[in-house]
Amino acid sequence: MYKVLVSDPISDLGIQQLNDAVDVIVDKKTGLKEDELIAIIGDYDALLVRSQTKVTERIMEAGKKLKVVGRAGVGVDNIDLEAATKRGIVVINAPDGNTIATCELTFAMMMSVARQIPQAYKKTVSGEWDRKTFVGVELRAKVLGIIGMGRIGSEVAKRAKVFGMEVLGYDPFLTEDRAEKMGVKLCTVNEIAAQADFITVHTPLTPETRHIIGKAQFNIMKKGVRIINCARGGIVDELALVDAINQGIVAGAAFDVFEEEPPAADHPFLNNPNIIVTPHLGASTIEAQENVAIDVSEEVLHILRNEPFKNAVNMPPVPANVLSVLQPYFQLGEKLGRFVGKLTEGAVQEIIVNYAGDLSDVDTTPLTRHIVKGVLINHLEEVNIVNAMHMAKLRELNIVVQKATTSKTFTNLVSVTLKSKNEERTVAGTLLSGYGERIVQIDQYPVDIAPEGNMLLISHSDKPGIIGRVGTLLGNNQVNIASMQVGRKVIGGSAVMVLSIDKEAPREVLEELGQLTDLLHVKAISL
Ligand SMILES: NC(=O)c1ccc[n+]([C@@H]2O[C@H](COP(=O)([O-])OP(=O)(O)OC[C@H]3O[C@@H](n4cnc5c(N)ncnc54)[C@H](O)[C@@H]3O)[C@@H](O)[C@H]2O)c1
Ligand SMILES: O=C(O)[C@H](O)COP(=O)(O)O
Repeated sequence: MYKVLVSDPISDLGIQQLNDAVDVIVDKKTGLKEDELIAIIGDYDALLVRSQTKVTERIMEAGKKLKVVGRAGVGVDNIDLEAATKRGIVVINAPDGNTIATCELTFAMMMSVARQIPQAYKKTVSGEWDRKTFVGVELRAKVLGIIGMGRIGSEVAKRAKVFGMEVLGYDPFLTEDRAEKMGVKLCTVNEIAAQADFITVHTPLTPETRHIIGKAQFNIMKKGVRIINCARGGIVDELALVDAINQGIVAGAAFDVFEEEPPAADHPFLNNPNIIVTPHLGASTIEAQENVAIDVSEEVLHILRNEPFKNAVNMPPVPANVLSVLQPYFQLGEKLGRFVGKLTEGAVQEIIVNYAGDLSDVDTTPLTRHIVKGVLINHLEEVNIVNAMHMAKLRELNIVVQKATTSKTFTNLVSVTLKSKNEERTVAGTLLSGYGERIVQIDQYPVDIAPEGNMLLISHSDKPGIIGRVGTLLGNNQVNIASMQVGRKVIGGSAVMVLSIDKEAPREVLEELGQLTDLLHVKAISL
């Protein structure tokens, strides 16, 4: 049974599938302090959060069973990603579900700041009928500058066009072509600062975007510009904004987010008549909350059940077309890694992976992760595909990936070589249509083995009688042989024998086997 802890207010309807799952128990405990969370997190396999819970290294350290942290929303700045990656905890988010909600709040904020709706409301309900103070501006024919043209920024642009605005955009990934298709003029941040009547930011908070709108930008802005931030506190320099308002450069600002949340009671935004604020409500619609909770629940279930998943924040995304090519090889790759890992004596210094055939056409990095995981899992229980590369790097393991467009004998061939101080061992495998996973080469010997169950790998001299002696010894010890493969390069040279056996061979039997004449080496491998 998997245990999932929901530590922020997340839509009940959205997490219905977790509640309904027969293999999952969901606990809801919101508003916990870090130490309270640390005290209970050890019981849970998954943690579901929004932006309130700060998922710190200490929490992850205490979460010994934790496999996944699910963020029901976009921003993961409340989660220590490095700590998660180190521990092999998958962090997933729900990047699509709240795009429209946040875009619509941005528009509501833009219109509110253009017409001073909150200020007018406040006066009206206090009994004052003030029609003179609240003369606003129209959006039509105004210039809107959008910094960050991702999901939300692009939706804002679409709506702004319908309102008759001229839209300028900046995003390091925005091409001339895409901008043109959206009817957006591609500009630099400073060009936007100098030309826009309204500026809205839709980037994550990164070292690069921190204060991307600061003193230098306010100094070149048109008088009367209005600033909106429904992304992250800190993208716009808060103090520089207040100065720019005091200097009459900025006519108004609308902020949903703050550098420090909640803001201190004396925060300069809270009593400024030209600044309107909301308490981080961008994603707070019924629809968005259901969407993000559904998305994140689905992914958490996949991860807990060891099924393929998308949206992992601490692993690079794999495009669907690449995934469809690689996915069938994930299990084989891991088995090859485990097999060759068990074979190799001495500390491994290098892993050489060779992809031949169709596989060489795509980015095979996700498959390499599975192979490296397989190699490491023989010794490191906590390794998984999230932290496999990190663990390898920590151990100064050199990973070399080679590709060949064709394989002599198979449509696809994955070959894994481990180099240790003492030796170099290779295992290669393929997926055979109708037969599934096969190991087709061990070192220089061609073989044909289904990589599963208990196996014995025996290196021996190619001499008459050996197979019989091995069979007799195993039979005498009640170890039943299910199948046997012998591979050799030349008659009378060295050879390899691979036996599938119905149960693990006891240690004494392995030792006895090792004593047989002409038998060079015995390895038990269970996959
Ligand atoms: N207020 C809220 O409740 C709320 C809700 C949802 C999202 N958000 C925040 O809004 C932001 C955007 O969300 P999204 O879903 O559109 O994300 P997204 O990833 O689709 O878009 C972000 C864009 O920012 C761009 N970017 C990164 N660095 C940049 C830079 N230096 N200059 C310009 N552009 C840069 C990226 O290229 C990307 O296109 C996120 O930070 C998210 O956390 C806030
Ligand atoms: O990054 C996000 O998705 C938004 O900031 C929403 O955060 P919330 O889930 O805490 O409302």
